[in-house]
Amino acid sequence: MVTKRTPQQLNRKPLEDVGPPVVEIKDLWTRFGRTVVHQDLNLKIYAGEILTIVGGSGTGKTVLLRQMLGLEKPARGSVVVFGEDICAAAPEQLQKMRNHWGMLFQAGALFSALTVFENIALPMRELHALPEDVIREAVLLKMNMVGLGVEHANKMPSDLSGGMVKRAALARALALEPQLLFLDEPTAGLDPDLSDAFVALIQTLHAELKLTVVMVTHDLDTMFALSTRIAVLAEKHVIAVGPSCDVLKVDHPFIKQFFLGPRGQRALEVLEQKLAGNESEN
Ligand SMILES: Nc1ncnc2c1ncn2[C@@H]1O[C@H](COP(=O)(O)OP(=O)(O)OP(=O)(O)O)[C@@H](O)[C@H]1O
Repeated sequence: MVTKRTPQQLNRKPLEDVGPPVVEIKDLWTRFGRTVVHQDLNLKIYAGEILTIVGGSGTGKTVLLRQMLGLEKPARGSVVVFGEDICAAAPEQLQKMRNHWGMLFQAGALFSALTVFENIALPMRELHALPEDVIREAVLLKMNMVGLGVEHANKMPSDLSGGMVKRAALARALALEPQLLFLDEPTAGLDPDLSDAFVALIQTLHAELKLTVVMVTHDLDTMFALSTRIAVLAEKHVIAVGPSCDVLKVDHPFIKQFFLGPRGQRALEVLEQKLAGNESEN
């Protein structure tokens, strides 16, 4: 049984004590034509964190996530993941490295022509190394892990609810037992109850599987509930990074407008109520 930890509890250990960063972005520049999206951007993500990247529309959150996955190359700078500079990695090496990362994308979460079972089995089949009975066991285990009953195994994605699609996509992201999980807007499109349930699932899996999670989200409830640290993108670089309580104190117009507006205040109040509830239960 996993005891849920609050972001504050996770933050008690100094980050340097957990070892070298899992992801280190150094002096990164991104350009599209004459438009500079990132300029001298630096960010370190440590083992066991749930680091959330936030920023205004068009500040380059998705591009940064794609650069961490090696799907796009920056104009300058480096992206080091598990000690390897992925900008300099050959395609075959990159493919091997990706087997240690899971990705849950907002769009295109599942292949519509494949059943739930086949979707989750796909990353394992692509290894061309696992016998069918091992794949079958592993798929059922992952389905169980994300709370998807075996009766859904042969369904097509179009027969699933939004929450079930997310769970199946998460099971696929976890298929190869990654140490690092990338989440792009994990709760987008879910109603508040399903969103809360999905957040709780990510919290449990993060603790159980000792994952490092990098997330992009616009949803402040999800961000406050899950993040051990937040990195704020503005002015083409990371203007603030740290636990949410520290970032909220930074005097910057974007931070004031984003976190301390009515939406941010509501999300904070909900989080504080939940934390107060957890403390009185313990
Ligand atoms: N392949 C591309 N070619 C040209 N411009 C691009 C490309 N990909 C992204 N951009 C531009 O880079 C900027 C950053 O895009 P990105 O999608 O990363 O922003 P974002 O912070 O994720 O925004 P949002 O919060 O609205 O999703 C945008 O101005 C976008 O138009």
